[in-house]
Amino acid sequence: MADFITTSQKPSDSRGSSSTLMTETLQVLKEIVPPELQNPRVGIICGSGLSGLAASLRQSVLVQYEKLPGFVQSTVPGHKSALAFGLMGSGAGIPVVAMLGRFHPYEGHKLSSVVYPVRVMGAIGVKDIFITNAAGALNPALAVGTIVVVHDHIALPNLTGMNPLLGPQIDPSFPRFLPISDAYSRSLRKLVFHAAHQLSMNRDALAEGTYAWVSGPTYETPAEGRFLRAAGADVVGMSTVPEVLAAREEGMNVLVLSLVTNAVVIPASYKSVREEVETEIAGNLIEPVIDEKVSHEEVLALGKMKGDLMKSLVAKVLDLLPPPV
Ligand SMILES: O=P(O)(O)O[C@H]1O[C@H](CO)[C@@H](O)[C@H]1O
Ligand code: HPA
Repeated sequence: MADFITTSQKPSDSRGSSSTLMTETLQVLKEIVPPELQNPRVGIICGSGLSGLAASLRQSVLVQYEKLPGFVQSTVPGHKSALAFGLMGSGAGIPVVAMLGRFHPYEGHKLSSVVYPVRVMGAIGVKDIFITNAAGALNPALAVGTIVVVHDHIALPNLTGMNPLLGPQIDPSFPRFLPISDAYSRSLRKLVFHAAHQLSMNRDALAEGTYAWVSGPTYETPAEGRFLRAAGADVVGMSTVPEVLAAREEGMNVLVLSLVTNAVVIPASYKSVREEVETEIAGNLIEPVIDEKVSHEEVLALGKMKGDLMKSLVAKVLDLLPPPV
């Protein structure tokens, strides 16, 4: 599934961004999107259940992924398969492009396909990318419904050979060894907290944290959850990091907002079977073990519940963006 490069792959197709493919994609966009919306400043990626983020776009134009060379289809419930171009924010608004549905490696998509829309955003001039996702809480202090401003990540897949930047460089001007210690823009993160203040958001509704990327599609075992927590992660999800890496390579400023949809590490959730049996043998009452299982339906329901808050926050951050230089 990972894009391991074989010697039979040509540099141009190893990461799905050959210049001919990009030219074809850009040509289709040029034919469908009105000129005033063709070069958006901001790109938005809508996470699971968060496609409603784009509902407030004005003068919006939808481009179905099936029309776009290089785009695959989103197969996950809660993800659509279209790009939305339009204006967002107050006043005249800022031109944005939103992905109403992202691609995940667990769907069977190559990493090059997963990040191709980010490459397209780079090619049409996106400067700031706002990436949203649904995530499970590893940090017990994070309540379901909290929005986490991501300031760092742990990506076990990256460390073990599943990195979207593996392979020949698609642009010789890109650095071969991309530093990502500052991947998450400090100034954009600060804008989110300013935006939350202006919206009078409850202090607990917004937090900062580290995102752990896992491949999925299985959710974590309790031990995996504890492992990721011990490694320093606050939330976990199956997306985002490949997009962040491609966006950084394209020179974009990156903001990531994770909506906590469920808890992964539940304090004191472990119950010893030996103790339970010993309690039974002693004739004492045993407390029932509550088997809490996360489901994608729960994830989507939370997205629906908190979608408006995420939308207001993103729109306010757009309003606070400094004028382009
Ligand atoms: O990261 P997004 O796309 O928001 O979705 C999250 O929700 C799905 C699991 O419920 C996984 O795809 C996980 O990554
Ligand atoms: N684990 C991984 N991905 C997720 C989760 C989770 O608990 N919740 C939403 N996306």
